[in-house]
Amino acid sequence: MFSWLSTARRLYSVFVGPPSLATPSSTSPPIKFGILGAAKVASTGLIIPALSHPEVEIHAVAARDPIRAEAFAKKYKLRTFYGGGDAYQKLLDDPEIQAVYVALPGGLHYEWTMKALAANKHVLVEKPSSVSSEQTREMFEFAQKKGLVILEGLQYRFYPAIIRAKEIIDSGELGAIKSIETIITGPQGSLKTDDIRYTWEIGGGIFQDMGTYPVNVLRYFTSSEPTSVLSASYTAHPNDPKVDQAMTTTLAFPGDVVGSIELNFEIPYKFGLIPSLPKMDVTVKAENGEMTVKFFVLPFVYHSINVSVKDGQSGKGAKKRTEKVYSPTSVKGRTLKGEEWWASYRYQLEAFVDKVKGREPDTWLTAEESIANLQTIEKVYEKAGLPPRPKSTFAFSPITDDSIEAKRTA
Ligand SMILES: NC(=O)C1=CN([C@@H]2O[C@H](COP(=O)(O)OP(=O)(O)OC[C@H]3O[C@@H](n4cnc5c(N)ncnc54)[C@H](OP(=O)(O)O)[C@@H]3O)[C@@H](O)[C@H]2O)C=CC1
Ligand SMILES: O=C1OC[C@@H](O)[C@H](O)[C@H]1O
Repeated sequence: MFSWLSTARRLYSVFVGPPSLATPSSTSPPIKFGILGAAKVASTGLIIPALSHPEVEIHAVAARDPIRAEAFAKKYKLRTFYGGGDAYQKLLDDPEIQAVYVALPGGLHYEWTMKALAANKHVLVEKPSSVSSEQTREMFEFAQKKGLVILEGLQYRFYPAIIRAKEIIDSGELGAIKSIETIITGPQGSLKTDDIRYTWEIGGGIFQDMGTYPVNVLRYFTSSEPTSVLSASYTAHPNDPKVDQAMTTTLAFPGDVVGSIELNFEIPYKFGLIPSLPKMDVTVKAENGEMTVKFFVLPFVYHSINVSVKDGQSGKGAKKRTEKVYSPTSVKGRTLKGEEWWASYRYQLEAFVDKVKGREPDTWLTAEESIANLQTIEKVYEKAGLPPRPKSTFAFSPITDDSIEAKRTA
């Protein structure tokens, strides 16, 4: 197949719908999902992936505005909707629902994940898992206590190209890592000025939200935690001096490895006319060569893994190659489940369902992963001289979930 044809097919599958709808499994009953928030991310993040999963049904959505809830349910052909001030809790009280997708701003993730777990639902919570490493720890501890599955939606990690990039590093082909550079930028106007990512009360700050990815890729590729934050500087958003719209930071990792992050979705137009193309790249510089993964955050849209290995004989020249891994079959020497047209969100859903059904997923992210990611984000804010994002004030006792029951019946 021509590559432009498979690209078109993949993008259609990701943003419009899969080539064919799944037939519900006759042996394994579907997991019925409820979505908290009529959020933009919900269609690509869960609703479209669910169409090709034989064990998933999207049952309901809840939105604060009843008209919005109804319109969303109609648009995506969902059976049930809940609207109004108590809509989120009503969805959690729906006994038909077994799993909840928390598609809310980061500052609300703790409260609604805890309430969902208290209602005995498995939880797929969007990134960042919360705005506090301490509260994320509580979320995972509570899920474990309840015997429920919880996963932070760090979708890129489930994609074959990213697994392949890590395989290249781990193979030793590049030698010891010396530094890793990440750059995530987009043109001014990509995010509206009142975007959730720029709103302090609900966990705003571009580093708090989009910083999740570069922090994670540095930790993932080095297989280690930063030992210190060497530098961090930010540009404040005009809305609020505490909210960063851009962040530049360098982190020290064990073995004298330095990781850097440049994050900015407010790149001015060239000559006031031409928007810059979004960049989402990571470059690993190592003893024997280099590897750049282009567009690593959304690798299903497009990616390339550009590898350059020093010539062993002379040490002068370099052997270069480019890999593109849209197929799930060619990584880690084994066949991963998947299709060439799957987005990372579809792989993520596959893993989540496998976990709920008691099967071993191809890829999984642990509690430690989500907690450590936030610990790094917190340290970068501290180094930059910014306060931590406000923790959720939702009162929850990690010992007992009675506090939730008491709150609801009060
Ligand atoms: N994994 C990924 O690739 C992506 C992840 N995300 C993550 O998903 C989450 C949602 O992002 P996105 O869909 O872009 O955001 P949206 O602004 O589209 O949606 C946020 C939802 O939160 C609800 N909400 C509840 N309280 C508030 C409040 N005080 N202010 C604003 N919204 C509120 C709204 O629900 P209601 O309908 O009830 O009004 C709204 O639908 C974030 O955590 C983000 O980081 C986003 C994009 C991609
Ligand atoms: O998580 C995300 O990943 C992709 C981006 O386009 C989006 O804005 C962000 O929230």
